[in-house]
Amino acid sequence: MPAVPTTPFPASTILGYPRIGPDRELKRALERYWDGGSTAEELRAAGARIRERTWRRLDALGLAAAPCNTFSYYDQVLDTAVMLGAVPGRHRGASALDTYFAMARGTRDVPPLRMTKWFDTNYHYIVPEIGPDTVFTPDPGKPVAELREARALGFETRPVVVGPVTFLLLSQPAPGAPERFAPLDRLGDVLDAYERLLAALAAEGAAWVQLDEPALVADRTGAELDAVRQAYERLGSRADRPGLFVASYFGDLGEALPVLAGTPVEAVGVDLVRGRTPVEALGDALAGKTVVAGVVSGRDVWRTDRDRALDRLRVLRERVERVVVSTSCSLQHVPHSLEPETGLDPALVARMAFADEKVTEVVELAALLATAPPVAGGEPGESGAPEEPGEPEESGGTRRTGGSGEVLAGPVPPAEAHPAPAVTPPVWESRSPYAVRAAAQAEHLGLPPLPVTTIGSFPQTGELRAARAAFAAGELDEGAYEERVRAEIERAVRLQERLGLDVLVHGEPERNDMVQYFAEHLDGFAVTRHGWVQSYGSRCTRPPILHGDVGRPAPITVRWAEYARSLTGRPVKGILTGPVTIVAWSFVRDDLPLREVAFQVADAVRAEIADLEAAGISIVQVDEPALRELMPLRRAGQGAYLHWAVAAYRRATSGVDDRTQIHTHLCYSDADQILAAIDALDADVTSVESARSRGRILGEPMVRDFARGLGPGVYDIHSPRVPGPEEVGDLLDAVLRALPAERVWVNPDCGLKTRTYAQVEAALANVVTAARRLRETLAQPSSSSSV
Ligand code: MET
Ligand SMILES: [Zn+2]
Repeated sequence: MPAVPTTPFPASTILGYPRIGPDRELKRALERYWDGGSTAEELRAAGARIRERTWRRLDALGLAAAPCNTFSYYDQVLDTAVMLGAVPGRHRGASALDTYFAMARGTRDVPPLRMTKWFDTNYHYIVPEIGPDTVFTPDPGKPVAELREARALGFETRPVVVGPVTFLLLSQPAPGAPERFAPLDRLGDVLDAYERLLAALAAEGAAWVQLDEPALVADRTGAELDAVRQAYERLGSRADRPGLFVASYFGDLGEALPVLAGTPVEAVGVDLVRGRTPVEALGDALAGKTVVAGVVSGRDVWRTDRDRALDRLRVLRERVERVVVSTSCSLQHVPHSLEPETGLDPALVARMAFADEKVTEVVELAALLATAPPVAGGEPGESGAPEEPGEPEESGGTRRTGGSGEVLAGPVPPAEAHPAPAVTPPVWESRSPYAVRAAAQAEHLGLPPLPVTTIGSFPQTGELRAARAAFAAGELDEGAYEERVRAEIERAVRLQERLGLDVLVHGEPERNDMVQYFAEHLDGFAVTRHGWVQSYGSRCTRPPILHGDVGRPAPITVRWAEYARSLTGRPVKGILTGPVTIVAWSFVRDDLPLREVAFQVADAVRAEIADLEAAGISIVQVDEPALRELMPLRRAGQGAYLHWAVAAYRRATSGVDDRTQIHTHLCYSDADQILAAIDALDADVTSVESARSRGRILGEPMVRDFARGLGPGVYDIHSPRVPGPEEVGDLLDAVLRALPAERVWVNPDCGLKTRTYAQVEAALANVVTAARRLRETLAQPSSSSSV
C-alpha cells in the first residue's frame, strides 16, 4: 500500500488548549444547564463560542496548526468512550447529552463511572468500562463536527482523540467481567472502530489526526507493546486515512519508541521537557518520521529556555524527516493567559508563561528554527539530556522539575545513607516508638474505642462564600469577615458536640482551598486572579505559584484552632496541608529540585505544628491526598520519590511531644498502591477513602498489618446521599473484620465542604449511631479483644 498522501505537518502546533474559557465560561454554562437554568441548545452555543474563541486566538498568535476536538463538555476519555459507543446500558438516557452526563455525574438512581487522576496530573478523567460483551458502535460525529465547525470559520484543524491503546489501558473491566478479562483483550474490536473514525476523517479531508498515547510513557509489558505494534500497523496500513500523528507525553517513550518507530505512523510526538532520552538517540530512532517536538512545557508556568530548546530542535532536525515545534503536552494543565494577572510582581511575570504565552513561544521557536543554520558535525553534548555533567542524580534536571518526581529517577537511596545534602538535609528526628507514643496519647486524650472524627472541613455555606467574596472585593472589613468565620466555627463545633463526635475540628471556614489558603500565608508563593485550571468536569482550581524560598512569617491556623478549642471540652484536631500536597497542587519553581522545595514547605508546616502544640492542640492532622499523584510514572523513579516524599512529611511532623497525636489523611488516590509509604509516614492515625470504593482497601494484606490507627472512610462524601445507620454499620463491620478494634477510627472518606449542613448532620448522626452500637458490642465480655 503506498504511503497515504499527506500534507507536510505545519511548522508549529500545540497538543491541546484549555477548554474552560478564560472566564470559566464552560463551568458557568455547565452548572447552569445541570441546575435546569438553561437548555441543551444554550449549552451547545456556549461550547461553540469557546471553540471559536480558541481557534481565533491560536490563529492570531500565529500558530501554524491548531487542533480540534480538544474541547470537551466534561472529559476527553469520556468523549472517546462515547465516540466508540462504549456506553454502559445503565447510563443510557433520553438524549445523547443526558447519557453523557449520566456517565460523568450519575443520576438520582445510577452512580457515575469512576473518576481518577490523569497520569501524574491533578486532572481527573472518567474511567470507561469495557467488558467482553461491550458492543462498540462508533460515531465519529464529534471530531467530524468540530473539524467542519473550524473549517466554516476558515481554519484547517487536526482532530485529537485518545489513542486506542491508552484508551483501553485506562479503562476498567465492566462489572461482571470474568476475573482474567482485561479491556486490552478488546483491541481488535476497538481498532475496527478507529478505522471507521479514520475513514470518516479522511472523507472530511482531514490531513492529520492526533492520537494521544500518554500511556506509552509508563512501564509496559511485552504484551502491551505488542498491542501498540498491532494497533499502529493496522491503522497505518489503511489508505483511507489522514496522516497519523501519535502523541506521547509526560515522559519518555522508552521501549515503546522502537515499537512505534517500526510502524507506518507518519508523525510521533515526544515530550522533550519530561523526557530524558538525548535528542540524538530520539532522532536516530525516528529517522524517517515527522517529530513533533514538545519543547515548551505544558505542565508548568515558566518560560522556556529558548537557546537550549533551539539547540535541541536543530540537532533533531538533522536526523529526522521533519521537526515540528510543539508543547510537551496539552496546555489544558495551565491557565489561559497572563494578561489579566495585573496584580503579580512584574519581575515574576517576566519569568512566566501561561497557555497563550506558551503558544507564542512555540511560534517564535518555529520561526527561529526556520532560519537557524544546520548543526555542524553534531556538536556533541550541546543537546543532551537535562543533567549537567557531574551533577548528582538527586538534583539532576533542575532546569525543569515541572512538578514531577521523575527528575529524581535512579537507584533508591537506602533509608539511612542519605546522599550529600544539597540545600537542606533530608533528616528528621525519629519520634519515640509507636507503643510509647500511643500509651502517652491514650492517657492524655482519654478517647473511647472507635473514636469518631471528621476530616476537617465542614460545609462552606453560601453566606460564608458571599462574605469571603465581599471581603476580597473590599466590601466587607476584616473584622466583620472574621466574625463570620468565628460564627461558622461555632456552628460546626456545636453541631459536633451535639452529635457526639469524639475528636472535633474547627471546620476550615477560613480556607477557600486547602492549598491556596496556605500559599496566601506563606512567603515564596504568589496567587493568581484568573489562573484557573480544570480539575474535573466544571471544577477548576487556581494553583498557587511557588516561585521563591518558602517561609512562614507568622502562625496561620493557630487562632482558629484555639478559638474552636475555647468552645468545647473535647479534643480539637488542628488541620494542616502537608508539604507534598502543597507542592503537588502548586506550580513550583524550576531552579531547585522538587524535593528541596518540599523540604522548605515541610519546615513551615513544622513551625505551624509547634505553634498549635504550644497553644494546647494535642491532635494535629497533616493532609497528604496528593502523595500518590506525584509518583513517577515509571517504577525506576518511584522509590526515590517516595523516599523524599516521606522524608518531607516526617520532617514536618516529627518534632512533637509523644502526647501529641499526628493524623494524616489521603483520599481518592488509590492509597492501596502506596501502603508501604503511608506506613512510613509514621502518623499515629491515618484516614483513607474506603466507602466510595466499597472497602477495596480493606482487602490489602498491608492494611491488616498496619500497626497504627487507621480510619477507612465509612461515608462517601462525594454523593448527596445520606447513608443510613445500617449502611454505615455494615461498612464499619467490614472494617472490624479487617482490623483489630483498638486500631480503628471512624470517619468519612474526606472533608465535608461540598455537602450541605442538612446532609452532614444526618450522615454524621448515623455514623455516631453506628459507632456507638459497635462499641457496645465490643464491650460485651464475649467479644475477644481488650480495648
Ligand atoms: C482532599 S483532602 C481534604 C482534606 C481537608 N482537611 C478537608 O477536610 O477538606
Ligand atoms: Zn480528602
